[in-house]
Amino acid sequence: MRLGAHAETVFEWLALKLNLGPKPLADTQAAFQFARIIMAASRAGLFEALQHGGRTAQEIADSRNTDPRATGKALDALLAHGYLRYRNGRYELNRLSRKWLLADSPHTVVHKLDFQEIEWRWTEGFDQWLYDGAARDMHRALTPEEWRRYQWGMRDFSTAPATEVAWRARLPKAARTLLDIGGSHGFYAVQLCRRHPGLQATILELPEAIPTAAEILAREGMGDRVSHVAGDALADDLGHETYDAVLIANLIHHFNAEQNLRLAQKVTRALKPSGVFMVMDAIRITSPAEANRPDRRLGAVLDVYFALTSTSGTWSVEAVQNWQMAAGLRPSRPVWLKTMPGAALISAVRPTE
Ligand SMILES: C[S@@+](CC[C@H](N)C(=O)[O-])C[C@H]1O[C@@H](n2cnc3c(N)ncnc32)[C@H](O)[C@@H]1O
Repeated sequence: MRLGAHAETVFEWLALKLNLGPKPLADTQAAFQFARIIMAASRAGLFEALQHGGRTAQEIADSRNTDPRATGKALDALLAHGYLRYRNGRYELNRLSRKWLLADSPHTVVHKLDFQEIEWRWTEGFDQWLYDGAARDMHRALTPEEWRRYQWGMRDFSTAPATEVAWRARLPKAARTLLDIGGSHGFYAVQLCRRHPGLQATILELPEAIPTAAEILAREGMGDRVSHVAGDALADDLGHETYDAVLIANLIHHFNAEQNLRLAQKVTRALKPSGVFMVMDAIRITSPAEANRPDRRLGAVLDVYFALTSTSGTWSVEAVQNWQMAAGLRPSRPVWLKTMPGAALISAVRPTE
């Protein structure tokens, strides 16, 4: 996935090719200002105000208690970038905003946009981080309210990849038990259980996450097929030959190499013979020579982000497979996700002896 300026006309293409246009401004000024307009519009409920039909700027402002002039300007910016349409003097939702920007849409990212307001503040730390390289461990600093927004945000982030992972993961035949480490809202476990009717899942989560995570999970109506257990994957024993499958999605970027190796060893012990260990995450390059690979762009940005906000960063396929092999597992080919470009599912099987 390519971020930043993209040419729409031959002239724009030429200007970019000949380096005539200031790409750094498109990558910064336009990107961060528009990002904040979308987030503010979402938080103020401007999209929700259009759920039942078109409205004028004044009507939207009246219904959301916002300033009419400011609302009109924000709506025009959204219109200019394809987030709304305008007909018969009224702003309307289009396919894009109806799918992603209504809170009750199954594809909503409204809660993730809300959490991004917190992430926005964290990223202001990049300047200082470049000098001291010091990690600000987010999981230790969140308030209860921020934990709530974090868990809801992760839920929005997971809906599309969780469905794809459930379809493309290779679980042992007749798998009955799944451990989802750091599974939060449980959407990966839920989708895997829907795909494999005999499967029962346990989500291992930090205690602070569970109140909101359990509330989100309850909405899926999975009963006791998917349940939470409070713990710390780094500190706790995971059991012995208990699970047919173990998943860790979007968590290894919070752990350093030694922690990930020890975790792979504990997971191996917890797996039954023929059980599968599935790691899903955004993938980074192994060396700068690979930096132009399109499937590593997301991982490159997140590598910096997690080094700042957590204690580690993204990992390469090779690093993950090395931990899996060192723990005695047999890796299979990674599956690159279509719904989250730059992320892969890296599975490895525990041999039967
Ligand atoms: C980025 S979220 C990913 C959530 C989910 N797996 C997904 O992909 O949507 C990471 C989750 O791991 C949890 N977590 C962080 N450190 C953990 C640890 N040491 N043990 C268990 N869970 C942990 C966090 O509370 C958070 O919910």
